[in-house]
Amino acid sequence: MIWPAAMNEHRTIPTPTALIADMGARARAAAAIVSQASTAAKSAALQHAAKALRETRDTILSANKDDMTRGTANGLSPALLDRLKLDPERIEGIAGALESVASLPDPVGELIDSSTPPNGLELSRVRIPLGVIGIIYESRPNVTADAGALCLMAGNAAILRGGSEAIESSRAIHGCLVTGLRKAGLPEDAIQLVPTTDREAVGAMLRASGLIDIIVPRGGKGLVARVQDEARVPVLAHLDGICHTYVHAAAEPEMARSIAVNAKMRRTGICGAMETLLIDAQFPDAAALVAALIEAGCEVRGDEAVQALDNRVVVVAAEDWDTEYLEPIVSAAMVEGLDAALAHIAAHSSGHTDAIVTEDLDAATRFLATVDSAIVMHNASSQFADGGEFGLGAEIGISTGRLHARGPVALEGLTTYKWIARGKGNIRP
Ligand SMILES: NC(=O)C1=CN([C@@H]2O[C@H](COP(=O)(O)OP(=O)(O)OC[C@H]3O[C@@H](n4cnc5c(N)ncnc54)[C@H](OP(=O)(O)O)[C@@H]3O)[C@@H](O)[C@H]2O)C=CC1
Ligand SMILES: N[C@@H](CCC(=O)OP(=O)(O)O)C(=O)O
Repeated sequence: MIWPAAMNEHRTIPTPTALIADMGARARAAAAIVSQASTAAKSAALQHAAKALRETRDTILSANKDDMTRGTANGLSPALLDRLKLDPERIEGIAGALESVASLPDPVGELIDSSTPPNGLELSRVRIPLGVIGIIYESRPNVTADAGALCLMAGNAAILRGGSEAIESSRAIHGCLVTGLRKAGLPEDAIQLVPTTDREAVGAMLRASGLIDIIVPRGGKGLVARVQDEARVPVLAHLDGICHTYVHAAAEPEMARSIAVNAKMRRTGICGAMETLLIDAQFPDAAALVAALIEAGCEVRGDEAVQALDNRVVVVAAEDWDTEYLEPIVSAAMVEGLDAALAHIAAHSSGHTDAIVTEDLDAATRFLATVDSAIVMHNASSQFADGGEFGLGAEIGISTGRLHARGPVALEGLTTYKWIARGKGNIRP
């Protein structure tokens, strides 16, 4: 267990459960203050944090170097090391994201709608923060800044549990967020970082009913299994991306090739990368589509019909249809028409992002209406699944659950609402 003493030198080391209880109580007190904080104060905290990031760039890079050295020694894959790595450009990107969140409209207090029913009450729905948000996320250091910033701007307190491989980088970035809070006169406990890599702290967060209002788990299969078993706190799932691209019979061949190659190969390690390609049996240019992926450096694992297109195609196994590779590997099946594609996606999609490529608007409309994923796309690469790309400033992640918020979650997704009823002495008959 890594337990940075500097973070808690005034405390005795408690059990993970006691640690989360203590952090939860402090977060609750901070949430009461930040829920009422002015837009100016929240923005100022993020502006100061961005400044601190730039001023302590070398310290952050040195912390990241420690994480990278440990990660390399522990045999992390190139994709994981790429997610973990910071450089001056990435730190500038993180600072820029803080500034862009700081400049977004404040969702807190926004009037959603209003009405006056026959009983004469003046009703309105007004946006309010969710409260205390616990985020469990992978070893990508920018998430510490993005998640902390989005939670704060939406008036919430955050308890951040980042991936263990990034602990030193996350600590350094979290230090900048705390500097920003302090300089803006907001409570430092509004954004806390779990100071241990002990996974029992994850369990304690999942069971922290009453202390944490909602948990955002952002990660893969191991995390999913634990969340499903143990969560006693409402969950806003941001889980794995088994994303499909269906190339319909009426797809424009060149567009289909460039979308498929981009969806798989632009960045293979992100959750919005295509993992399965479905090729309509009537699509006339299937061999060139498969060849384009192979020539871009992708291993294609295909069913018999796909194998017949190109002798470089590898035999697919049943488990491939449910595998998130996060590597330059794709599973590929030939399907007999739109209904077969819809059935495959319904059976194997993780509900993240699925796309159709076609010039047939009726087929596209049916696909978009039928596929039950957080994001459905027509003639576009699934790699666009991203809060920044959707104009939301940043994202806490892509929600793959069905309730509350779906797809890229940013400020609005981190709020709820309350009904306000104004009367003039109204009593119910
Ligand atoms: N939908 C979305 O928005 C996103 C989804 N993802 C998904 O994340 C995955 C890649 O990230 P990866 O690095 O594998 O993430 P992991 O799921 O391995 O880790 C994510 C976090 O969960 C913790 N965790 C994992 N398993 C357990 C467990 N059994 N008990 C307690 N804590 C656990 C990790 O802790 P520890 O450090 O101890 O391992 C880490 O903090 C992919 O599946 C990708 O699709 C990634 C980004 C965004
Ligand atoms: N939505 C983000 C990526 C989210 C994601 O998958 O993150 P990660 O798995 O940490 O690389 C993007 O498109 O850049």
